[in-house]
Amino acid sequence: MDVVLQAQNVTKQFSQHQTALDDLNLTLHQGDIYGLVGRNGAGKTTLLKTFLQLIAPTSGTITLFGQPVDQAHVASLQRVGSIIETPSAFGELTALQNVRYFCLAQGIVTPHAAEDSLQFVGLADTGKKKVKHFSLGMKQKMGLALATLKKPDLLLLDEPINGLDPIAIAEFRQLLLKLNREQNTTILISSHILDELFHLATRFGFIDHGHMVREVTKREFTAETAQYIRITTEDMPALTRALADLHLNSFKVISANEVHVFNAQQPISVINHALVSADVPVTGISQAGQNLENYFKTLLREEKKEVRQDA
Ligand SMILES: Nc1ncnc2c1ncn2[C@@H]1O[C@H](COP(=O)(O)OP(=O)(O)OP(=O)(O)O)[C@@H](O)[C@H]1O
Repeated sequence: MDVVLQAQNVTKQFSQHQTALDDLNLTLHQGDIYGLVGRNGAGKTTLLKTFLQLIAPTSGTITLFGQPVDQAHVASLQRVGSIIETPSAFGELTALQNVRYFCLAQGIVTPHAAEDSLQFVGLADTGKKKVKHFSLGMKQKMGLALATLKKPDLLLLDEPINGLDPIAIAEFRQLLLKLNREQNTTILISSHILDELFHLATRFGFIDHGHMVREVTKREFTAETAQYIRITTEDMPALTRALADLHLNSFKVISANEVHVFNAQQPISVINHALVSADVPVTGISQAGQNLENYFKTLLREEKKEVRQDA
């Protein structure tokens, strides 16, 4: 898979006591929707700013489309759209006036580019309403229309769904999926709320104190956070036979008396009843598995433990 962006050992020190990025590595592949997850102050905005050359890293390298990101190589930035902090639309102008202005400023002469971009984000019918009177969801869509005017290959979005209501989040998510699928746009989106990124991202990077704690694919992440039914028994052969008879074939034997059953369609009470009817001596049965926020908290605890052991 082609690498679109790579950060290697990136450190940013604002002062002797303020290290915002700490030896951070990140790899973004063509077609990814990369969810960058980190608590407030973890370094997400600073990292995105280094990608856009708004901030120079203290050390480390960043390559974008195979080119180093530094003052001598700014051409690759032409292929990047972004929303960092607040979108850049003018509040006193309408949506159409805004996109027309930015088309002019960016030298975009494609016929209907302004109208098409508003159509795409669902703001084509906002008429004379000034952007300052838009809802937060509409403002974020406006930001997306402006960020995608040039049809960028890569889109960097810093907490774009912060503060949006669930319907606006769902709409914004659909727009990003559409961009990714129809225009093959690679997307990096940051948030401090993992649940919001879970349904969207294909790859995740968890950062804490400016350091990349872990990068995982959606598949790995789903496997690690999978819900399962934990069953304990005094007769393992009888239990595994009964599970096979119930067509519960996706299970893992954890120890001589414990099994985890995945992808069970039946409720736990029905499974328990069936096992007891089959004379399996069940000593315990319960729902288990990690929720997303716990997964993140556990990662951070493990990271802290490792740091202590290294010290
Ligand atoms: N210009 C600056 N000068 C000094 N310190 C800064 C500067 N910009 C950011 N920082 C510090 O660097 C750290 C990382 O900040 P950053 O804004 O990148 O985090 P974040 O993950 O985006 O947080 P949030 O979710 O709150 O936006 C913070 O401790 C912040 O106070």
